[in-house]
Amino acid sequence: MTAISLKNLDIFYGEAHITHDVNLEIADGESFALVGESGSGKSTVLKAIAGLAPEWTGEINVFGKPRSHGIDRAFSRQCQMVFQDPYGSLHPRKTVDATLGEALTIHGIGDRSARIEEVMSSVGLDRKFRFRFPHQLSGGQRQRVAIARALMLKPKVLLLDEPTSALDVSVQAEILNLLKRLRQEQNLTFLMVTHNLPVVSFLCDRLAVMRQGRIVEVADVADLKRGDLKDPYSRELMHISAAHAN
Ligand SMILES: Nc1ncnc2c1ncn2[C@@H]1O[C@H](COP(=O)(O)OP(=O)(O)OP(=O)(O)O)[C@@H](O)[C@H]1O
Repeated sequence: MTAISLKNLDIFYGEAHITHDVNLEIADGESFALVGESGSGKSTVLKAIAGLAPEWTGEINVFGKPRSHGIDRAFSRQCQMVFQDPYGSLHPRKTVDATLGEALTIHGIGDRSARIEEVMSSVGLDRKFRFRFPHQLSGGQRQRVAIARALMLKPKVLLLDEPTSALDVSVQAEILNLLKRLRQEQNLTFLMVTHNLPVVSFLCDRLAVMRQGRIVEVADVADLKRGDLKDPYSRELMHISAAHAN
């Protein structure tokens, strides 16, 4: 079954035309990466799916249901976003408990306490952190809270915008392992933006390369691992990544 389907997606910020004719089909349970140069529109695609970039034309479907242009509660139960910078994305004056409980209140879901503790445990956060504020947590713990917040409503799809790039290298691996485990345990579909091709190899099944608002290539991660991307720009990205690794 198709989890995310984007058809002829053009996204705008006012006069600025950011993406052009983006078409993607992502299967249920698949982990899919968007890579490409800075400013190519990768995060904007995630934002449009999440409802944070409402000016678009084309179609956005998640599990066969089309997304409307405004706030769409039924849609947000299925599909949640995790941002790059956990410090910026968490409210500084809200405890972990308040942050995780918010979506339950909005959606009228009961069993608050049990659900918060269950999700904290699933992301590897000890319950002693439940009434702490973001500044009382490490970067990795904050990103676990951000991931927990995204999981509160039991979504099927996570939109991950550079989920590890704001973290120390040692912590990045922990969060990547966590995401890998959560995907298996909860049969999640990932659509992830990253600059980091080794992260794509570790966590993803396929990737799309974006340039100047367009998809220039869709490939299997096996092709990336073999150095077998076809488009000249994709190949340039691979070479830059390999040069940084050495
Ligand atoms: N809120 C906004 N209003 C106007 N323009 C924006 C807004 N957000 C992003 N843009 C512009 O949209 C374009 C695409 O930005 P986007 O963040 O999607 O790129 P990206 O590929 O994710 O880049 P990066 O890898 O640097 O995060 C850029 O030219 C950016 O300046």
